[in-house]
Amino acid sequence: MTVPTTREQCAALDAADPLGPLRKEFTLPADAVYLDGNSLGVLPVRTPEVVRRTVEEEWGQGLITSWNAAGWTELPHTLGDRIAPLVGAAAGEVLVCDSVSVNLFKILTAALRMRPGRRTVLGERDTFPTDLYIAEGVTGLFDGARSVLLGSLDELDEQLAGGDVAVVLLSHVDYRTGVLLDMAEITERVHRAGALMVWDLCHSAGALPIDLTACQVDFAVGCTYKYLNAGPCAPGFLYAAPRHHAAVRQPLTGWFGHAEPFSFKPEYRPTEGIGQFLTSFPPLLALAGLRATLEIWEQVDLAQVRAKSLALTELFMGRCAQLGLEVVTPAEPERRGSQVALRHPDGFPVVQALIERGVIGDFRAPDLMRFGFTPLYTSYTDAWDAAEALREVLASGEWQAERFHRRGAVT
Ligand SMILES: Cc1ncc(COP(=O)(O)O)c(C=O)c1O
Ligand SMILES: Nc1c(O)cccc1C(=O)C[C@H](N)C(=O)O
Repeated sequence: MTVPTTREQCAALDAADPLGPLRKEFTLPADAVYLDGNSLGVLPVRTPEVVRRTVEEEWGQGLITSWNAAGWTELPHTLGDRIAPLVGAAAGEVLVCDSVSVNLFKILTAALRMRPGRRTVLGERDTFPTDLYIAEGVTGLFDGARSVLLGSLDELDEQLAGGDVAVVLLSHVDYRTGVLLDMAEITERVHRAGALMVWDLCHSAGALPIDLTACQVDFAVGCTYKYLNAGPCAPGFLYAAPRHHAAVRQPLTGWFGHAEPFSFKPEYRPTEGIGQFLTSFPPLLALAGLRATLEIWEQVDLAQVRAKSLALTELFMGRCAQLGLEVVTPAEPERRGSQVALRHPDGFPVVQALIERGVIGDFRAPDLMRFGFTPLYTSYTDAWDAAEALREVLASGEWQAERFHRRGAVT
């Protein structure tokens, strides 16, 4: 697709966009361009009704009978099965539960147990910090274990050659720069060295096609509140390759991972399959948001999502480069996720000034302005208008106003 050079051309692309009709499925903020769906996705129009039904009918009327009658008991599995096609997995391989951090704790601990002769967890220094904090917490529980942080992936082979790496944990798309890693190639390299591979899919699930099966990935985690639009703090998901189901043992052995939770036996006996990763039951009302949004995802062709995502990011990056901004996100499509990072020493106040103009992105320290492109509801004219607003903010110098320098607890 040739990159549009006028707003009219963007409007023409919107009119012809095969994903265009899905935009009406979402409640978008009035008079704003929302480019932060890579942090918190928007509200699907159908979600309030699904939440209402869950609260008033299933809880209010059905009460405890809803565990069986409304299928509550099976939700971590049935919702996992519905996420599976989005990540290239089969039914029975994905489970919805807990947060990404907690799921990582379970998986990294299980992975270290699966490689008893090896004690190193390898990650990248610039990964989203909770992943590193969890790796540190996990290695602290094993004698002689340590987490080693790569300054760059160029150091991966050297570390693997040492023969002590039990597990490698990487983000498929970097939360700051938007760099997309080659899942197949890296997983193969890690396997050749005898280690296990865990991918964090937070910034790729729902943003691009993923094929965990073809890449022979061992384990993966992801969240549902970004591109998948399940709602603030909605539960995460985890994937475990079926070849590991028999041997794997996760440490948070709560009653819902038991083979017979309602037998109330004093000894723990894990259920078979992916269900053994359950600890307790995920917050039922938060699952309602996921139930609702997955109805939309079932209509989506991820190849169309990827094509539009690349076109939107290319358009926005090109316009921003013309403003003289440093574009940190790679130009090569195969190395780019669905977000754009721009470096600016005063990125924080610039983003606040943009937000006041109705373009909502965010800032990640030390100097990156970050804009997420979510093809189900971001249009070509949105991308065009956002770049125009950025041009005006920079040209006017309005970002220098004192009010744009005040920071809240959450950025
Ligand atoms: C890459 C990545 N991993 C993990 C998390 C944390 O997830 P959770 O809050 O569900 O533990 C986030 C963002 O919240 C993230 O961007
Ligand atoms: N999960 C978040 C939250 O509860 C509050 C604020 C931000 C978040 C995020 O998801 C941040 C996100 N992982 C990031 O890429 O920066």
